[in-house]
Parts: sequence; C-alpha cells; structure tokens
Amino acid sequence: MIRLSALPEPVREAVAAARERVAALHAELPRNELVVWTAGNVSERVPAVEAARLGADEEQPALFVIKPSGVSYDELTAESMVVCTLDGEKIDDGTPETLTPSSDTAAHAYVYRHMDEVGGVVHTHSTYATAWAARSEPIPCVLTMMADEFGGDVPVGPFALIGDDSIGRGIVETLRTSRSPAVLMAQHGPFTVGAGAKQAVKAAVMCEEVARTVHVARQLGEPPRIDQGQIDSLFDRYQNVYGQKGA
Ligand SMILES: O=C(CO)[C@@H](O)[C@H](O)COP(=O)(O)O
Repeated sequence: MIRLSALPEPVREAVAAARERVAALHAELPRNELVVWTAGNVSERVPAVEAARLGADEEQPALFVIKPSGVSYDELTAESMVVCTLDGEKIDDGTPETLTPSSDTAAHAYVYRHMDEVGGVVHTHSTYATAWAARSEPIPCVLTMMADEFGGDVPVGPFALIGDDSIGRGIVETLRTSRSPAVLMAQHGPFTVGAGAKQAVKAAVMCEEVARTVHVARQLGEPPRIDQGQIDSLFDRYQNVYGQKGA
C-alpha cells in the first residue's frame, strides 16, 4: 500500500494543500444550504508529479483527496481528509485505518480516471436540483445564468446504484456530450465537476440556484427556452471575458 509519509516532499506538500482546500470547501455545502446532515462530498485531484521534478525514474501517479464517509461537516479537518489512488483505494494517509472514505469515492475516482481536465468533483442532494433529478428531467436553459454557467440545459444522467463505477460511468457519459459542469443523476441528485474543487463547488451552488429559479418560474407557466445562438454567445462571453483576468 502507498504510504503518504514515504512519498517525495513535493507530493506530500501537494496533498497537504489539497487537504486544506477540500476541508475548507466542505463548509461551503451547509453554508449554501446544499446538504443536510452529512449528505454530500467534495474531492480534489492531486496531479501526478513528473519524474524530473522528483529527480526519480518514474512520475508519482495522481491521487485525490475526499472527505471521510458520514462524518459531520463541523468535525471535518484537513488531517481527516482521506487520500485515495485514482482507482479509489485509500492509501496509508496517516488517518486511522477505520476511517473510510466517502461512499461516493468510486464515482469520483472514475471521473478523475476518464476526464483529465477535471480537478474537482462535488456531490450534493440540494433540494431543488434533486427534485429535478427525482423526475429525471433536465433543467431547460431558460436563463442567461444557465447559458453562462452550463452552456445549455443541465442534463440528466442514468439511474445508478451507489458503491461501484456505475455512477461514475453515468456522470462521464452524460458530461461528455454536454458543456455543463453539472449532471443530475436520475433519482439521486447533482454531481458537478470543475478545474479544481472550488470550481466544482461553485457549479453545485449555481446548479441549485437555477434549479430553484426555473422551478419557481414554471409555477407561472412554461418559460421560453433561449435561442441556441444566444446561448452560445452568452457561454463564450462568460467563459472567456467575464471576471478578472488571471483570477
Ligand atoms: O448519496 C449518498 C448516499 O445515498 C451519499 O452521497 C451520502 O449522502 C453522503 O455520503 P458520504 O460522502 O458521507 O459517504
């Protein structure tokens, strides 16, 4: 088994920084009312470190950091974040052997193995997004905010059981054919991805917001869909012009 304490210093430093970020980002889930009790998780990839940087013959393979299963958000610390290989196996990371990683670890691992561009994954059961998931209904792109953030509808992924690769396969299959960083797994809830964990948390917050707003709008009648050309133009501006350069 890989022992964290025996890994080269740059790897240990990268893991420690990811653990700090992931622990802090878990506080955003209850703060943004995306979870109840312990029902959501955040992870972040620790990229592979090249052999040259380590002065070694081989690169150090990528890892990821995720919360332990079923532990209250108030009790989560950087040190209690579990470190796993991209196969979803916990390494000897200095936490007690009995501290098991999130029940969604296999899903997060599958996403990291199959989507190189993804550096962070989040799962919640936020109320409105999960209500759309319960109906297996994509959220239609009827708001500029949706065009900006999701580049279209928020898609629905297949129904899949928890514990093995099934959820991960559903997430990857669905997101590969969409610009959305969010997928509503049927009768389960939203999973979001990003370049890092912070971007994936942002996508989870935005997903819940648009799920709520579109639900409210529909109480008054069917809101009109935005024209595809306008969606493309809004998406391009938000992804390439919006905000501060280099922020
Ligand atoms: O969807 C599920 C279980 O149905 C999970 O997402 C849990 O709600 C959170 O699990 P842990 O991350 O605490 O294992």
